[in-house]
Amino acid sequence: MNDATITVTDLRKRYGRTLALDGMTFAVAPGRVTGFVGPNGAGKSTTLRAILGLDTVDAGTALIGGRPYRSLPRPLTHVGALLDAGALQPSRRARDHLLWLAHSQGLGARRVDEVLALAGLTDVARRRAGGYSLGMRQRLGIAAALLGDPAAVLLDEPFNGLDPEGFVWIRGLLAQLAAEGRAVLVSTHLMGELQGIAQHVVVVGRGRVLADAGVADLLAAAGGGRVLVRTTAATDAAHALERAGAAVTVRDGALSVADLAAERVVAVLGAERVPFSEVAEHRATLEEAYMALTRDAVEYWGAAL
Ligand SMILES: Nc1ncnc2c1ncn2[C@@H]1O[C@H](COP(=O)(O)OP(=O)(O)OP(=O)(O)O)[C@@H](O)[C@H]1O
Repeated sequence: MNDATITVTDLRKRYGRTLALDGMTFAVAPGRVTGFVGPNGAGKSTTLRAILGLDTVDAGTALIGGRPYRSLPRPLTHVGALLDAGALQPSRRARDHLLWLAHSQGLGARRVDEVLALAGLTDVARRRAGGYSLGMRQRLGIAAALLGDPAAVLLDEPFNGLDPEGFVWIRGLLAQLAAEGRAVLVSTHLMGELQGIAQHVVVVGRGRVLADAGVADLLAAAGGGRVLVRTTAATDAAHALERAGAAVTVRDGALSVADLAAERVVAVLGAERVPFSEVAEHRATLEEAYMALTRDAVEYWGAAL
């Protein structure tokens, strides 16, 4: 397989008075799914378009396997992308759409039928794209992205319009693409979905990277090492834990304990004979971690805030 690593270095781009990219720098490594997240207007689409040579930038480089997109021979065999699933010729049949793309890259009809099967579209392949549902268009866009068996895959909001079966399908597909050693970049606003799929995440805001970290590390840091305690004897528990050096607050009817490891919490409550029904390390969600990271980088606040 071709070299899959995507390297974005110090990208800068201005649209009139809007600074869309302000030193955007990160890499997408092969063999894992990397989430690409950030508030509206953070510069995600502009970055994806720069990687794909669809937009020129004022400064910086975006390379796929060390080369700019425009210098790649048969680019779909290096990088596949889903940017806008709506961008289809409505009168064209889905299979013909893929055949046309395949021919432009020197690929044959057999590969077209392979990706149609991969996307679960074999039975509807001869229907016109204009009659496709959003979820079917999404699957067709993903089939197109995979046509050239590319080492790098960029997907912008791939979950759009998918039904529950579609979600299960795409989870499996993304895991498989990463396991095959491809570099997979997924841009989305669905943090809950991403948490189960991505091993790494690049969080951006106002045209630059706010965090570039493993999902597990990000969640551990956002959890703040707090321990949750459920007990019918909250006052006794709080006193016992504070005597042991913890800082205790009550949150949602449970105790939230800082500065004391979960094992120590169990030991202290046991020694003091304080009953409890649950002691658990607080696990932050990706959404919580994301909200904390992007708080200052949101371009548009809702009216309620
Ligand atoms: N063609 C354009 N002309 C003018 N401004 C643009 C253009 N494309 C993007 N911008 C501006 O550049 C900034 C970054 O936009 P971009 O679409 O890259 O953000 P995004 O992170 O993809 O947002 P979203 O989550 O809403 O898709 C925004 O302020 C946007 O308004």
